[in-house]
Amino acid sequence: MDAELFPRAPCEIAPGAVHVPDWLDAREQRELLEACRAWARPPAGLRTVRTPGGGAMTARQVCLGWHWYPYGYARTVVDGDGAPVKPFPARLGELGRRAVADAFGDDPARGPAYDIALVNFYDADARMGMHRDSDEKSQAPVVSLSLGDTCVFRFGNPGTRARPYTDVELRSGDLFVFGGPSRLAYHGVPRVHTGTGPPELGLTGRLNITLRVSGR
Ligand SMILES: O=C(O)CCC(=O)C(=O)O
Ligand SMILES: [Fe+2]
Repeated sequence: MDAELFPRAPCEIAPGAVHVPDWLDAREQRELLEACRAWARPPAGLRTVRTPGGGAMTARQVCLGWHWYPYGYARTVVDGDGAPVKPFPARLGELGRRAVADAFGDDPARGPAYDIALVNFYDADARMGMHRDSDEKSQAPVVSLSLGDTCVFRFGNPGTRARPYTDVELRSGDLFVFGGPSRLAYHGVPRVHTGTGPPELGLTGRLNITLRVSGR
């Protein structure tokens, strides 16, 4: 990573929304990337998500634990190959609890029981429009982990897709957690900066993993 003039410090972007730079070390990033590569393989692998309006999301996605489709959750890939969704690994649950504890200063042992992971892969042209993560029945915070290319992550408010919002640079290894009053805030990825990931990671593009609690 480039030497920083000023180290990036953890920052509360909105009430209940915290950015923790450089949360994953290089080894953890490599291990997560390897795992993502395995999860992306069929059956129930990486797919293009089609929206009911006839559009397609530009980020491709694979789910663990519960399969997300527009707009709900299922145990099989109802909008793809129909295969059972891959299981949610216990170590992602531990990672999620540790993330919330580090972001909010809570006790990890009492953290939420994560049971969903959505892995999004962004190539150079991929984006994600402003949306809310509102298909989960639980209000537990969403934990977001980024690998590879740096992106602009736009984090807004629960009421509207428009301002006020804050543009945050998410880099490889960064953690972002949003819960409480920001749990249903609109957010999106207007831009990925191609070729900005750590060369030693060996990833072309960007991966984002969000951990969620289904509440089911
Ligand atoms: O890629 C990101 O940083 C955000 C992903 C996201 O908002 C989602 O999966 O719902
Ligand atoms: Fe989201």
